[in-house]
Amino acid sequence: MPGLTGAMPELPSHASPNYPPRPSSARRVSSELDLNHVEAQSPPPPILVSPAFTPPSTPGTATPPIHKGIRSIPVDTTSQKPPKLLDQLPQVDCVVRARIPTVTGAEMFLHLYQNNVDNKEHLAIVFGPNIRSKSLDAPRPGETELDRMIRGAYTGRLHPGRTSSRVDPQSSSPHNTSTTQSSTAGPGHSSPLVRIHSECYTGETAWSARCDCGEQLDEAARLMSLPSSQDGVIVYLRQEGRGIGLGEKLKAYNLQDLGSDTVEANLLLRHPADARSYGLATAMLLDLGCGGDAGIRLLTNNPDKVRAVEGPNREVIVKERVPMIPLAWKSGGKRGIHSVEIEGYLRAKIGKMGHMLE
Ligand SMILES: Nc1nc2c(ncn2[C@@H]2O[C@H](COP(=O)(O)OP(=O)(O)OP(=O)(O)O)[C@@H](O)[C@H]2O)c(=O)[nH]1
Repeated sequence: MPGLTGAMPELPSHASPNYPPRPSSARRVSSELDLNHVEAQSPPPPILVSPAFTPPSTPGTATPPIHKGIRSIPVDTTSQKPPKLLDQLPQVDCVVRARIPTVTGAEMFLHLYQNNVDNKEHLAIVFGPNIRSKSLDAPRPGETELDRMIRGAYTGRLHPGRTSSRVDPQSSSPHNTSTTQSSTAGPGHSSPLVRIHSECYTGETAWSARCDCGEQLDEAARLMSLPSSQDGVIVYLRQEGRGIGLGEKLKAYNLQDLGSDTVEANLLLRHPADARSYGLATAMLLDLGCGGDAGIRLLTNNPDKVRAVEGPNREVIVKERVPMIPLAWKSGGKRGIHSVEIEGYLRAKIGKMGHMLE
């Protein structure tokens, strides 16, 4: 960000300066907009106060390995009332995939999807070698081997002079890709770790301490990059602002500064508290071979997301849930986000949206 270099200390890529905690700019005020006087006026419980602000940074660099293993909780949604979902999953098509080396040394494959319900570029960030997209690997009429490699439908690695998308002579274990084979991972494969992430420009790019979206994205990438991790997928859905879009989210922020909580602000703008859907995520996971009995381990605290991701006919099965604990809570306040705003944000998630964060 060249324009900012004069005003800020020199930054590592993707990182942001370590601002001191801001004064309580979002101090709650009495207002006719305040639909929740008691909660909004009372001080936040100490457990919600997170005393240090760590802005979003490059995946995998920000979060210390506090727990050695990944703690997960078994999930059984069969007895739950199914949420209202569309009868049919959308159609998705992975149009291109590319290798992304990251500054931590971990590599991931970014998959870009098109679909038949919106014209947004939803993404799947794939960690590990076993997960492949069926729609990407499927042959396209008339395409050459170079065409296939350019759109990422190759096995192994690309290198100068490579001519076949299916066989890499420089790879120690070259193998053919049968384009008709299932893309599910091989034997010994345990359920992949999955995060369904909704876009948050403010939290992931603009260093906002109003929410922990950037921290959650970093943490998901870190967990999927651990040497002990097998396969992982971050499905990155373009449903900014819980589906209301960035412009409306910014209006909601102004309402929050006027005293509303995150749910009230959405409602005052005549949006649902949460306008998101997860059919695209389900369809993308199926395309990536994450359907069926093997199930997935889902990184979330959001009870609605768990069942919604499974799809109308439980095409994807959430076997375990891995809680996303705010970094400030896990680290005893040494790391993580510190702001008055995030206290209100987490309080509304727990109190009003039923998030499973104790
Ligand atoms: N409308 C609105 N959206 C917000 C606000 N803060 C963050 N978001 C959006 O919320 C979405 C992230 O959702 P989260 O609630 O963190 O995640 P979740 O999917 O509900 O739950 P977890 O899986 O447990 O993290 C992103 O689309 C953000 O842009 C806000 O104050 N208002």
